[in-house]
This record gives sequence, structure tokens and C-alpha cells, in this order.
Amino acid sequence: MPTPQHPPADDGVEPPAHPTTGSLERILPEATLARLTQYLRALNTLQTQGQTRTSSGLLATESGVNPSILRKDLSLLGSYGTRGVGYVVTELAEHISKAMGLNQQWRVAIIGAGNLGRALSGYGGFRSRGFEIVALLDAAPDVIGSTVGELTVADTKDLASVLEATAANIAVLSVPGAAAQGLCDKVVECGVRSILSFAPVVLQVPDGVNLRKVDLATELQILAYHAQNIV
Ligand SMILES: NC(=O)c1ccc[n+]([C@@H]2O[C@H](COP(=O)([O-])OP(=O)(O)OC[C@H]3O[C@@H](n4cnc5c(N)ncnc54)[C@H](O)[C@@H]3O)[C@@H](O)[C@H]2O)c1
Repeated sequence: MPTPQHPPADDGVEPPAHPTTGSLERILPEATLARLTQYLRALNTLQTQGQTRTSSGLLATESGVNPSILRKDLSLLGSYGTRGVGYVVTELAEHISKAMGLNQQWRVAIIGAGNLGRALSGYGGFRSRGFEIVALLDAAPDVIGSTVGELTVADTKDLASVLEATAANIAVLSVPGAAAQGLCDKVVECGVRSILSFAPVVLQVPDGVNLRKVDLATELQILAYHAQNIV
């Protein structure tokens, strides 16, 4: 059976039962997941502004989302707020974080310490969102041993021991396409179940492994398509 994918389903669609764990646990639609991260960001901003409560209208404006869509998203989490009172900012942020698995620590190993890998590991904004970059690895002799911030680039020959020592639970692949599948397989063999790939190839993973692909070129192509339709 293929790895369960989040449905691209959108608003107004009851999310389907979780494909592997039965009918009680439901998976959230991709579009909802993406918006939940926007709500979290907005809630953090409200918190830093000292606001303790928010309405769905205000939160929707802060998140750049339609209020009825926001209410529907939050109802999928069982967060309905209180009529006339709205939501307690910290409670809602915690509720969303928990639903998204962000209340646990995520430890990220980046494989491929080239332009992209170094830029990602040097970016400070992941930690505040619950993701710590714990390892950076590469195969090139002139790259191994170099430092990026507080990290020293490790040799991918030592992948298994590095992943174990750092307790990494997410792997990011920022290697050329030709190297990606082999490294993906090794990462899976080491027990990592969450992989984010920037490599411009289709990767295969076994059941129970979550793979996501980021492709900025695709985003640019979509942007180009929309741009040509603007008159
Ligand atoms: N998805 C996107 O939006 C996006 C954007 C930029 C780059 N990319 C892709 O990300 C990847 C990295 O891009 P880059 O610009 O950083 O390239 P880069 O050439 O600067 O870096 C690649 C690194 O991978 C290392 N490497 C190669 N084979 C390896 C192996 N078998 N084991 C371990 N390390 C290995 C190289 O030594 C190098 O340091 C490429 O596949 C590129 O196409 C994707």
C-alpha cells in the first residue's frame, strides 16, 4: 500500500478517516494544515503584542484568511471558541501546536552542505518554530570538517552514527538529484520517518515514511502561468 498522503481536499470537505489508524483519528486537509501555520504565526504576534484574547475575525485578518474558512479549520480541531468571547490566544496556539505535532522537539539533519544546505542550516528562524538543526553532512572531502555557525559538517559515511548521536528525527536532502534516492534509503534504514527533499527527482519511500518535496522552480512556473493571465 502506498504511503498515505494528505488529501489535497479543501474547504467544506470533511477530512477522510486516517488511512492507517482507523476512523477515530482524522487527517487534516493540506490546505488546512498550511493555514494552521498562518494562524500560529498570527497568534504568536498577538501574544508578543500582549493580547490575551482574539476573535475569529481579528485572527482571520491577522492571518490573511477568510473568517468563515478560519472557523471551519478550527472546528476541525474541535476549537470552536466561545461566542462573544472568542479564543484565548495561548490556549488556541497550544491547541494548534499540539494538533500539528509541534509541541514535541524536532531535530533536523541536513544532508548536503552546498549552497542550499549551508543557507538552511544558517537560518535562525527554524528554532523558534520548534525545529533545531542538529547535524549537517556532506560527502565532499573539502566540505567535511568545515563549519557553518555552530555546526561542523560531518561525513555522510558516518550518517548512521550521526543520526543516532543527534537523535535527528527529520532529514532534509539538499544534494544533487543523482545522490538523493540512495541517501533517502539510508536515512530510512537509520529509522528517520520524516524527510524533506529539495532534490529535483521523484523519490520512493516505504509505507510509514513521510516525504515532502520542495520545488521553488515549480512555484516560479506557476507564478509565470498566472502572470501571463494578468492583463
Ligand atoms: N527545490 C528547490 O526549490 C531547490 C532550490 C535550489 C536547489 N535545489 C536542489 O537542491 C540540491 C542542492 O542544491 P545546491 O545549490 O545546494 O547544490 P550544491 O552543489 O551547492 O550542493 C550540493 C552538495 O551536496 C553534496 N553531495 C553530493 N553528493 C553527495 C552525496 N552522495 N552525499 C552527501 N553529499 C553529497 C555536494 O558535495 C555539495 O556540497 C540540488 O539537488 C538542487 O537541484 C532545489
